[in-house]
Amino acid sequence: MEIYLDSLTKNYRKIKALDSINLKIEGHGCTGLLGPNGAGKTTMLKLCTNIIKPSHGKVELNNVNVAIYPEKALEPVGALIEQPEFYSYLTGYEILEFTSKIKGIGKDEFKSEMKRLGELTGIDAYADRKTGTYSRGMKQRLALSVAMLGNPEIIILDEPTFGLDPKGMVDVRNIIKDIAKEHLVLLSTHLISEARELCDRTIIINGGKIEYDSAMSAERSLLKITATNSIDITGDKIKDYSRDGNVFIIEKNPSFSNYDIIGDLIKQGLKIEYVEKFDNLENIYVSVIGGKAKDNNFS
Ligand SMILES: Nc1ncnc2c1ncn2[C@@H]1O[C@H](COP(=O)(O)OP(=O)(O)OP(=O)(O)O)[C@@H](O)[C@H]1O
Repeated sequence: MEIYLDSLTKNYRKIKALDSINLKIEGHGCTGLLGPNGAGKTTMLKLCTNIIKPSHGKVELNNVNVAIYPEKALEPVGALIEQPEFYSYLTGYEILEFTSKIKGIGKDEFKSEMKRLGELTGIDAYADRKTGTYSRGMKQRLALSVAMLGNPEIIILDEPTFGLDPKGMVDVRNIIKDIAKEHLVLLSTHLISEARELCDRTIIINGGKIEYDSAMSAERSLLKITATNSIDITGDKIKDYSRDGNVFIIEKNPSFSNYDIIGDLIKQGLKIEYVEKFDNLENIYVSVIGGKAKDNNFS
């Protein structure tokens, strides 16, 4: 199971919705795309499922190019993109049956799938009702069941808990946790708490770019330094830094200690007030988003 994005770019006229994304996701587990409104999350998931085509670059699913061979590439994929809407006069069962025919699932397999999905999502409790009578949470369970039908290896979910009440959120998150035990799940969320709870790997995107990838940051050692002045800092001890007023988030070169860094910064003229370790997702999010979404308009 593998999702591979190579220089993936999507422009909408003047808007660069995705900007040269390179990413590889392998094996089972849940990967979350976290980012503010307009970051490019849905665009990435739509490109992965061939709802839209890239301006440059490519998506490969299990080594098959999605834009060139969509049918083959999407064979191992179940997806839930944007809010699920179903024909209101059909029952959940009828929708699943209809989908199973499109997916080429035989009658016997469909029966066993209904049993499996019932256990996974609880859809069996109201499969005989018309979807026009479903609550949002029921629709979401049905949508997850549709995505899971045929047991695809790769599951792509756009904001799967959006609009659900707290109980609905807990239920759907539990379903996703179960799914991720054996499948590759790629989902988007704008909730830090959801990413923390669900995701084995979290990727923060903003302005169409990957700003943070937890898989790349095992060695990342961040310091938050609050100073009474603000200067440009340099040197081989510091791998990268961002600055918001007099607050610096510093990624240090792992071969140096915190004391080395602080001594160096004082030498450079930084008047340090206090230093904190900076390693949880909230802090990382604030440091990379900087409290505001980036404008990804070209002009
Ligand atoms: N069909 C479109 N036409 C023009 N611009 C679009 C279109 N779809 C998305 N965009 C723009 O592309 C950028 C990324 O949008 P996208 O929907 O991917 O963000 P998102 O991270 O999913 O945001 P949200 O959390 O609000 O759903 C935004 O600037 C958005 O306005």
